[in-house]
Amino acid sequence: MIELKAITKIYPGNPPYEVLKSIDLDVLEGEFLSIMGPSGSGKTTLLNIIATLDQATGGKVVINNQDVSKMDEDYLSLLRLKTIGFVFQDFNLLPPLTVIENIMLPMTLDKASTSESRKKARDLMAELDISSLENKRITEISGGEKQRVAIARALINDPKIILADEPTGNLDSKAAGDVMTILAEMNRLKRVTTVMVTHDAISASYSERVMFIKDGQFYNEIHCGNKREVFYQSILDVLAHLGGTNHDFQTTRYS
Ligand SMILES: Nc1ncnc2c1ncn2[C@@H]1O[C@H](COP(=O)(O)OP(=O)(O)OP(=O)(O)O)[C@@H](O)[C@H]1O
Repeated sequence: MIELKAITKIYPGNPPYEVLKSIDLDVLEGEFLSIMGPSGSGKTTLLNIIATLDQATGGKVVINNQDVSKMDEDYLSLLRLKTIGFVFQDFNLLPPLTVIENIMLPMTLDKASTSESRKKARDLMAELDISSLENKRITEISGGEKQRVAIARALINDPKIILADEPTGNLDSKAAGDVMTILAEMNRLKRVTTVMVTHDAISASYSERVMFIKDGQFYNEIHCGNKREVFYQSILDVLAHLGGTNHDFQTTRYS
Protein backbone atom coordinates (compact mmCIF):
# COMPACT_ATOMS: atom_id res chain seq x y z
CA MET A 1 0.00 0.00 0.00
CA ILE A 2 2.92 2.34 0.81
CA GLU A 3 6.36 1.90 -0.68
CA LEU A 4 9.27 4.21 0.01
CA LYS A 5 12.60 3.65 -1.74
CA ALA A 6 15.77 5.47 -0.69
CA ILE A 7 13.92 8.54 0.55
CA THR A 8 16.08 11.54 1.32
CA LYS A 9 14.99 14.97 2.44
CA ILE A 10 17.27 17.96 2.54
CA TYR A 11 16.01 21.28 3.88
CA PRO A 12 17.77 24.14 2.11
CA GLY A 13 19.88 26.47 4.19
CA ASN A 14 23.45 27.33 4.91
CA PRO A 15 24.49 24.61 5.37
CA PRO A 16 21.63 22.47 3.98
CA TYR A 17 20.16 20.07 6.51
CA GLU A 18 19.71 16.40 5.57
CA VAL A 19 16.82 15.30 7.76
CA LEU A 20 16.10 11.94 6.08
CA LYS A 21 18.94 9.76 4.81
CA SER A 22 17.88 6.98 2.46
CA ILE A 23 14.82 5.54 4.19
CA ASP A 24 13.21 2.39 2.74
CA LEU A 25 9.78 1.32 3.93
CA ASP A 26 7.04 -1.04 2.78
CA VAL A 27 3.67 -0.94 4.51
CA LEU A 28 1.36 -3.77 3.53
CA GLU A 29 -2.34 -3.36 2.90
CA GLY A 30 -4.20 -3.49 6.23
CA GLU A 31 -1.05 -3.18 8.32
CA PHE A 32 -0.79 -0.95 11.42
CA LEU A 33 2.69 0.58 11.69
CA SER A 34 4.02 3.00 14.29
CA ILE A 35 7.05 5.20 13.72
CA MET A 36 9.08 6.17 16.78
CA GLY A 37 12.33 8.03 17.31
CA PRO A 38 13.84 10.88 19.33
CA SER A 39 12.63 14.43 18.86
CA GLY A 40 13.98 15.85 15.60
CA SER A 41 14.76 12.43 14.10
CA GLY A 42 12.51 13.12 11.10
CA LYS A 43 9.27 11.27 11.95
CA THR A 44 6.85 14.03 10.99
CA THR A 45 8.85 14.82 7.86
CA LEU A 46 8.57 11.15 6.86
CA LEU A 47 4.82 11.07 7.56
CA ASN A 48 4.31 14.28 5.56
CA ILE A 49 6.16 12.72 2.62
CA ILE A 50 3.91 9.63 2.79
CA ALA A 51 0.94 12.03 3.01
CA THR A 52 2.16 13.78 -0.17
CA LEU A 53 2.02 17.03 1.81
CA ASP A 54 5.80 17.34 1.49
CA GLN A 55 8.13 16.24 -1.30
CA ALA A 56 11.19 14.05 -0.86
CA THR A 57 14.45 15.45 -2.21
CA GLY A 58 15.38 12.01 -3.56
CA GLY A 59 13.91 8.54 -3.81
CA LYS A 60 10.56 7.13 -4.78
CA VAL A 61 7.14 7.19 -3.08
CA VAL A 62 4.44 4.79 -4.25
CA ILE A 63 1.00 5.07 -2.65
CA ASN A 64 -1.66 2.52 -3.55
CA ASN A 65 0.35 1.45 -6.62
CA GLN A 66 0.74 5.03 -7.85
CA ASP A 67 4.11 6.78 -8.13
CA VAL A 68 3.39 10.17 -6.54
CA SER A 69 6.37 11.89 -8.15
CA LYS A 70 4.51 11.63 -11.46
CA MET A 71 1.39 13.42 -10.15
CA ASP A 72 0.57 17.11 -10.39
CA GLU A 73 -0.88 19.01 -7.40
CA ASP A 74 -4.52 18.55 -8.54
CA TYR A 75 -4.07 14.80 -8.74
CA LEU A 76 -2.29 14.75 -5.37
CA SER A 77 -5.19 16.65 -3.75
CA LEU A 78 -7.58 14.07 -5.17
CA LEU A 79 -5.37 11.22 -3.91
CA ARG A 80 -5.35 12.77 -0.42
CA LEU A 81 -9.11 13.30 -0.42
CA LYS A 82 -10.01 9.82 -1.69
CA THR A 83 -7.25 7.57 -0.39
CA ILE A 84 -5.89 9.08 2.83
CA GLY A 85 -7.54 10.01 6.13
CA PHE A 86 -5.62 12.29 8.49
CA VAL A 87 -5.59 12.37 12.29
CA PHE A 88 -3.55 15.07 14.03
CA GLN A 89 -2.38 15.73 17.57
CA ASP A 90 -4.40 18.97 17.76
CA PHE A 91 -7.46 17.43 16.07
CA ASN A 92 -7.71 20.08 13.29
CA LEU A 93 -11.49 20.31 13.63
CA LEU A 94 -13.40 23.42 12.58
CA PRO A 95 -14.89 25.12 15.68
CA PRO A 96 -17.70 27.00 13.87
CA LEU A 97 -19.15 23.68 12.64
CA THR A 98 -21.00 21.05 14.65
CA VAL A 99 -19.62 17.57 15.24
CA ILE A 100 -21.61 16.01 12.40
CA GLU A 101 -20.73 18.84 10.01
CA ASN A 102 -17.03 18.29 10.76
CA ILE A 103 -17.35 14.57 10.10
CA MET A 104 -19.24 15.14 6.85
CA LEU A 105 -16.69 17.68 5.56
CA PRO A 106 -14.55 15.37 3.36
CA MET A 107 -17.70 14.04 1.66
CA THR A 108 -18.99 17.59 1.26
CA LEU A 109 -15.67 18.53 -0.39
CA ASP A 110 -16.05 15.44 -2.59
CA LYS A 111 -19.48 16.79 -3.67
CA ALA A 112 -21.45 13.89 -2.21
CA SER A 113 -25.13 14.50 -1.45
CA THR A 114 -25.96 15.85 2.01
CA SER A 115 -28.30 12.96 2.83
CA GLU A 116 -25.70 10.35 1.89
CA SER A 117 -23.00 12.19 3.86
CA ARG A 118 -25.27 12.54 6.89
CA LYS A 119 -26.15 8.84 6.86
CA LYS A 120 -22.49 7.82 6.59
CA ALA A 121 -21.51 10.23 9.38
CA ARG A 122 -24.26 8.85 11.65
CA ASP A 123 -23.16 5.26 10.99
CA LEU A 124 -19.58 6.17 11.92
CA MET A 125 -20.68 8.11 15.00
CA ALA A 126 -22.57 5.02 16.16
CA GLU A 127 -19.48 2.85 15.57
CA LEU A 128 -17.28 5.28 17.52
CA ASP A 129 -19.87 5.77 20.27
CA ILE A 130 -20.25 9.53 19.74
CA SER A 131 -23.84 9.66 18.40
CA SER A 132 -24.95 11.82 21.32
CA LEU A 133 -22.49 14.55 20.25
CA GLU A 134 -24.02 15.04 16.79
CA ASN A 135 -25.14 18.65 17.18
CA LYS A 136 -22.57 19.83 19.68
CA ARG A 137 -19.98 22.46 18.82
CA ILE A 138 -16.33 21.46 18.88
CA THR A 139 -15.76 23.81 21.85
CA GLU A 140 -18.34 21.83 23.86
CA ILE A 141 -16.63 18.40 23.73
CA SER A 142 -13.61 16.85 25.48
CA GLY A 143 -10.21 16.12 23.94
CA GLY A 144 -10.90 12.39 23.68
CA GLU A 145 -14.25 13.11 22.03
CA LYS A 146 -12.57 15.55 19.62
CA GLN A 147 -10.11 12.87 18.57
CA ARG A 148 -12.95 10.39 17.99
CA VAL A 149 -14.70 13.00 15.84
CA ALA A 150 -11.43 13.49 13.94
CA ILE A 151 -11.14 9.71 13.40
CA ALA A 152 -14.74 9.57 12.11
CA ARG A 153 -13.91 12.44 9.73
CA ALA A 154 -10.75 10.63 8.61
CA LEU A 155 -12.78 7.49 7.84
CA ILE A 156 -15.78 8.98 6.09
CA ASN A 157 -14.43 8.72 2.55
CA ASP A 158 -13.49 5.05 3.12
CA PRO A 159 -9.76 5.79 2.83
CA LYS A 160 -7.30 3.01 2.18
CA ILE A 161 -4.78 4.69 4.49
CA ILE A 162 -4.99 6.52 7.84
CA LEU A 163 -2.01 8.70 8.77
CA ALA A 164 -1.91 9.79 12.39
CA ASP A 165 0.63 12.22 13.84
CA GLU A 166 0.77 11.94 17.65
CA PRO A 167 -2.98 11.21 17.90
CA THR A 168 -2.75 10.72 21.69
CA GLY A 169 -0.28 13.57 22.31
CA ASN A 170 -2.91 15.90 23.80
CA LEU A 171 -4.93 13.30 25.68
CA ASP A 172 -4.90 11.93 29.21
CA SER A 173 -4.16 8.24 29.60
CA LYS A 174 -7.82 7.10 29.66
CA ALA A 175 -8.76 9.06 26.53
CA ALA A 176 -5.52 7.93 24.87
CA GLY A 177 -6.39 4.28 25.55
CA ASP A 178 -9.90 4.79 24.10
CA VAL A 179 -8.52 6.47 20.97
CA MET A 180 -5.91 3.74 20.44
CA THR A 181 -8.54 1.02 20.90
CA ILE A 182 -10.63 2.70 18.21
CA LEU A 183 -7.71 3.16 15.80
CA ALA A 184 -6.70 -0.50 16.25
CA GLU A 185 -10.30 -1.69 15.83
CA MET A 186 -10.89 0.38 12.70
CA ASN A 187 -7.61 -0.93 11.29
CA ARG A 188 -8.73 -4.50 11.93
CA LEU A 189 -12.41 -4.20 10.93
CA LYS A 190 -12.00 -1.96 7.88
CA ARG A 191 -8.52 -3.18 6.93
CA VAL A 192 -7.44 0.44 6.63
CA THR A 193 -3.66 0.64 6.46
CA THR A 194 -2.57 2.78 9.41
CA VAL A 195 0.69 4.64 9.96
CA MET A 196 1.11 6.52 13.22
CA VAL A 197 3.92 8.69 14.57
CA THR A 198 4.09 8.59 18.35
CA HIS A 199 6.33 9.26 21.34
CA ASP A 200 4.20 7.04 23.50
CA ALA A 201 5.27 3.41 23.92
CA ILE A 202 1.84 2.35 25.11
CA SER A 203 0.11 3.87 22.07
CA ALA A 204 2.68 2.21 19.81
CA SER A 205 1.96 -1.15 21.46
CA TYR A 206 -1.50 -1.13 19.82
CA SER A 207 0.12 -1.39 16.40
CA GLU A 208 1.51 -4.50 14.71
CA ARG A 209 4.97 -3.18 13.95
CA VAL A 210 7.11 -0.34 15.22
CA MET A 211 9.82 1.19 13.06
CA PHE A 212 12.41 3.24 14.93
CA ILE A 213 14.35 6.00 13.25
CA LYS A 214 17.33 7.91 14.55
CA ASP A 215 19.02 10.93 12.94
CA GLY A 216 16.92 10.41 9.80
CA GLN A 217 17.96 6.78 9.35
CA PHE A 218 16.32 3.43 9.93
CA TYR A 219 17.41 2.14 13.35
CA ASN A 220 15.38 -1.00 14.09
CA GLU A 221 11.93 -2.52 13.80
CA ILE A 222 9.97 -4.94 15.94
CA HIS A 223 6.72 -6.83 15.44
CA CYS A 224 3.94 -7.51 17.91
CA GLY A 225 3.56 -11.15 18.90
CA ASN A 226 0.57 -12.54 20.76
CA LYS A 227 0.77 -10.28 23.79
CA ARG A 228 0.58 -6.50 23.74
CA GLU A 229 2.22 -6.28 27.18
CA VAL A 230 5.31 -8.12 25.89
CA PHE A 231 5.38 -5.93 22.79
CA TYR A 232 5.21 -2.85 25.02
CA GLN A 233 8.24 -4.07 27.01
CA SER A 234 10.14 -4.73 23.76
CA ILE A 235 9.35 -1.20 22.59
CA LEU A 236 10.69 0.20 25.88
CA ASP A 237 13.85 -1.90 25.45
CA VAL A 238 14.53 -0.48 21.99
CA LEU A 239 13.80 3.05 23.20
CA ALA A 240 16.29 2.56 26.04
CA HIS A 241 18.99 1.64 23.49
CA LEU A 242 17.92 4.37 21.10
CA GLY A 243 18.70 7.15 23.55
CA GLY A 244 16.98 10.51 23.66
CA THR A 245 15.69 12.30 26.72
CA ASN A 246 12.85 11.22 29.00
CA HIS A 247 10.90 14.10 27.54
CA ASP A 248 11.13 12.44 24.10
CA PHE A 249 9.25 9.33 25.15
CA GLN A 250 6.22 9.06 27.35
CA THR A 251 5.94 5.76 29.11
CA THR A 252 2.79 6.18 31.18
CA ARG A 253 0.90 2.94 31.70
CA TYR A 254 -2.79 2.51 30.93
CA SER A 255 -4.84 -0.54 30.10
N1 LIG B 1 10.61 23.31 7.00
C1 LIG B 1 11.75 23.01 7.63
N2 LIG B 1 12.89 23.67 7.34
C2 LIG B 1 14.06 23.36 7.95
N3 LIG B 1 14.19 22.40 8.88
C3 LIG B 1 13.09 21.71 9.22
C4 LIG B 1 11.80 21.97 8.61
N4 LIG B 1 10.91 21.12 9.15
C5 LIG B 1 11.58 20.36 10.06
N5 LIG B 1 12.88 20.72 10.08
C6 LIG B 1 13.92 20.10 10.91
O1 LIG B 1 14.02 18.73 10.57
C7 LIG B 1 14.24 17.94 11.73
C8 LIG B 1 13.19 16.85 11.80
O2 LIG B 1 11.92 17.42 12.04
P1 LIG B 1 10.65 16.50 12.25
O3 LIG B 1 9.52 17.41 12.65
O4 LIG B 1 10.45 15.63 11.10
O5 LIG B 1 11.13 15.61 13.49
P2 LIG B 1 10.31 14.70 14.48
O6 LIG B 1 11.07 13.44 14.63
O7 LIG B 1 8.89 14.58 14.03
O8 LIG B 1 10.39 15.55 15.81
P3 LIG B 1 9.36 15.71 17.03
O9 LIG B 1 9.29 14.36 17.67
O10 LIG B 1 10.03 16.71 17.92
O11 LIG B 1 8.05 16.17 16.49
C9 LIG B 1 14.20 18.89 12.92
O12 LIG B 1 15.54 19.16 13.29
C10 LIG B 1 13.54 20.12 12.40
O13 LIG B 1 14.01 21.27 13.03
